Amino acid sequence: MSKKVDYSLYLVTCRELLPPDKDYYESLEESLQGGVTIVQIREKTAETREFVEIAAKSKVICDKYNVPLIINDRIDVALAVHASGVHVGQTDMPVDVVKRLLPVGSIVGVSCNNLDHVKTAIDDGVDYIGIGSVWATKTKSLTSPLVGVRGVGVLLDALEGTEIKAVAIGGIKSTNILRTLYGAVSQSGHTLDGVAVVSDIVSSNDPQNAAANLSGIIHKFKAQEHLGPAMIGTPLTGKGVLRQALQIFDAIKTTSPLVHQITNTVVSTQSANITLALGASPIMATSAKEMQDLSKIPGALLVNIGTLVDDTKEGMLASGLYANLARKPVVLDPVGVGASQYRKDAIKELLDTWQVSIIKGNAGELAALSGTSEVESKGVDSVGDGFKDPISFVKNLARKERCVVALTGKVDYVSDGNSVIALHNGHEMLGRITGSGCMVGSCIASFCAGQTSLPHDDEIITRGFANQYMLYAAVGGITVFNVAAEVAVASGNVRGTGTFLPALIDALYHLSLDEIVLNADIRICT
Ligand SMILES: Nc1ncnc2c1ncn2[C@@H]1O[C@H](COP(=O)(O)OP(=O)(O)OP(=O)(O)O)[C@@H](O)[C@H]1O
Ligand SMILES: Cc1ncsc1CCO
Repeated sequence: MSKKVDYSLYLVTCRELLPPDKDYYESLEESLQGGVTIVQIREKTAETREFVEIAAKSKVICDKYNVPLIINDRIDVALAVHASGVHVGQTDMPVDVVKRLLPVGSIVGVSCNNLDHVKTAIDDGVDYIGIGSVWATKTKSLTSPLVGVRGVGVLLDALEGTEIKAVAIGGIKSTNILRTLYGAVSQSGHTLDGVAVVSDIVSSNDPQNAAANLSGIIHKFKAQEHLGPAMIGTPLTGKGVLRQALQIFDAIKTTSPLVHQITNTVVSTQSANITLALGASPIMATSAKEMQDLSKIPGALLVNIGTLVDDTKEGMLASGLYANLARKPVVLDPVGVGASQYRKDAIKELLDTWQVSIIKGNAGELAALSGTSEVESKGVDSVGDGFKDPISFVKNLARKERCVVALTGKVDYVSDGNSVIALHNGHEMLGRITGSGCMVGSCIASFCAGQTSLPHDDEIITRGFANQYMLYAAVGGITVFNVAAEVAVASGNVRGTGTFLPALIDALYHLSLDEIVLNADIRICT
């Protein structure tokens, strides 16, 4: 039977991390006042007598706030102070022995780093598992590989159908807690019961405030969890989606939002120009050192890995984190991800670090990103006719990554994990110039920025970077770009691929609402 325990903000103590002059007990009490819901005492070097003393005094403080106290590793200490339970690692005392030694009803938790650990924990009947390390951390020297935010979701899958609770642990702080909560999800939508935090609380001079801040984020997330991946109440219609896209198009023209783009060196100028043609304002900046400042102004961020190098990757990692914190949409274009292990690793790192709002790519890129070999790539291009069932593919990928997915090609498919929309505009000339996919990314990011400038109700603002309006932004960005391509060719000014690019930019620059309404071909699939 599962015990009623609130795992949401799980504090793991570490006296070595206290700020100078901060008393350990004072820090513990303040963190409880801030909203810590369960405490684990971890003492790796203390002598037994000192450990018992610390645990006993901590127990008195935790009891005052009706918060359970867990002891790391030491069953004898837990018994000595009547703690609520014990947490063990993979090389500590086996769970069946722990359970035999502790009083009935005690909480038993175990650290898990991989699927085998989780399966064993289920067989052993633990109360909860601590999944980690999720992020790189200075608190513990890592002996096992990082699980990563998305890796946590895979382990949560294994808990499906059990009563076992799960907390994530390892390097979780106010800067990455949103990504941790949002990105750690099983295929069926099972999320974490809590997050374990060490340094963000313990090393703070104001642990009450640090805990309250984390607790606020967790509660907001839990309150919205039931809303699921999509929230569009009324069934979608092609006309309804177009109306939303046109509203955003108009907002771009009137507000000219700033769109921060970290893109590849092949397309940088044409991407900046297509952004301007649409009415938005581009800034192409790559250094990690300026990402915090930059996150304050733009309406959206585009990250395109077309010509990735290590320095730019650092900028990408930082920019996405800051954009998440500022609740600004993030669009990811995994250009050529199937071409090399370097790109695959980089995409994994980016997706483990921040919450993306929209992933956009051609069939080869999205196949590589999702780990299927159904569609192959040649460098940055997709090979063959694409997916047999693109509708299911985009829907499943959107669910897995908890974002909107846009699959480009002759027909484009966009999904938020609930609905799928097929876009039938475009021209085959787009496949003959370089960077048409990259320019679509700029258009989508501009639409994301445009949509954030529209008035929204509170709920949508709090969901911020991953709300249903991203679906409209993706549809809008692709549609205006593709209609512009049709208009450009129809203008008679295109003599080949060389004249196509400027004609395309011209057509987008002059594109009217009427032209979009007349030409847009938006079809709802599901
Ligand atoms: N044969 C086609 N007919 C109509 N539109 C097309 C065609 N091929 C591509 N497009 C359009 O071109 C845009 C780019 O899609 P594509 O899948 O070619 O991107 P990509 O392969 O990532 O491009 P790149 O690598 O050159 O940046 C999309 O808006 C898509 O709808
Ligand atoms: C050709 C090319 N190579 C790296 S990025 C890029 C632009 C189109 O994706």
